[in-house]
Amino acid sequence: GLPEDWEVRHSQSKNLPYYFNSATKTSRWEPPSGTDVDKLKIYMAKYHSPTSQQQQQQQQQQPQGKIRCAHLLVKHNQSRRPSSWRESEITRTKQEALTTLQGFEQRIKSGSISLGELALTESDCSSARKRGDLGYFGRGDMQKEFEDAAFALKPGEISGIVDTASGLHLIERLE
Ligand SMILES: N=C(N)NCCC[C@H](NC(=O)[C@@H]1CCC/C1=C/[C@H](COP(=O)(O)O)NC=O)C(N)=O
Repeated sequence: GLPEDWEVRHSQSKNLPYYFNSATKTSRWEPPSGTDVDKLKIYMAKYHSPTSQQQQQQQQQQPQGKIRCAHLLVKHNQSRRPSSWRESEITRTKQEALTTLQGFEQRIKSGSISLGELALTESDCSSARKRGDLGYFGRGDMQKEFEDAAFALKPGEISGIVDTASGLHLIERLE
C-alpha cells in the first residue's frame, strides 16, 4: 500500500522498519503521505512484525542463546583480583569505585561519551583495549550477577551499576 517508488526497509541498528524511496534515494521513519495505512498495517504484520523480525535477527546475528556485551569495570580493594593493566595494586575503596562509576554512568547516559570510549582508558578489565567488548557469551560463562544483568538487557541498552567479585561494572548489550 505504498506510493510509487517507496519501499519498507528494516533498520538493523534500531530494529525498526523505515521507508525508502528508490527514486529520490531518501529514507524516513514515517510512512509517506498517500500510503494506504490499512493495507500497510497488514503488510507490516506479515513481513515486519517485531517478533518474526527479532527471531530472524536473533538467529542470523548470533550463535544460539549467546549475547555480546561490552563492559566498563572499576575494581576496588575488595575485588577478587585487585590489579589490572591500569594499576598494578588497586587500593581504592568500594565506595570510591562506586562514586567513580556513578560519574561515568552519568556521562554515558547523558550521551557525552560512549561506554566503549570510556572503557578504553578507565576499565580495569583487559577488554578495555577492545572498548570493553567481551565478545559472545552464554549463560554459565560469566559471574551470575553479571550474567543476570546482561541477559536482562535488550541490544543497545546499558545496565545500572552491577556488583560482582571482580568489582563494579556498567554493561552495554551489543547484540
Ligand atoms: N568469556 C569471556 N569473554 N571471558 C571469560 C570471563 C570469565 C568470567 N569473568 C567474569 O565473570 C568477569 C565479570 C564479567 C566479565 C569479567 C571479566 C574479568 C574481570 O576481571 P577479573 O576479576 O577476572 O580480574 N576478566 C576476565 O575474565 C568468570 N566466570 O570469571
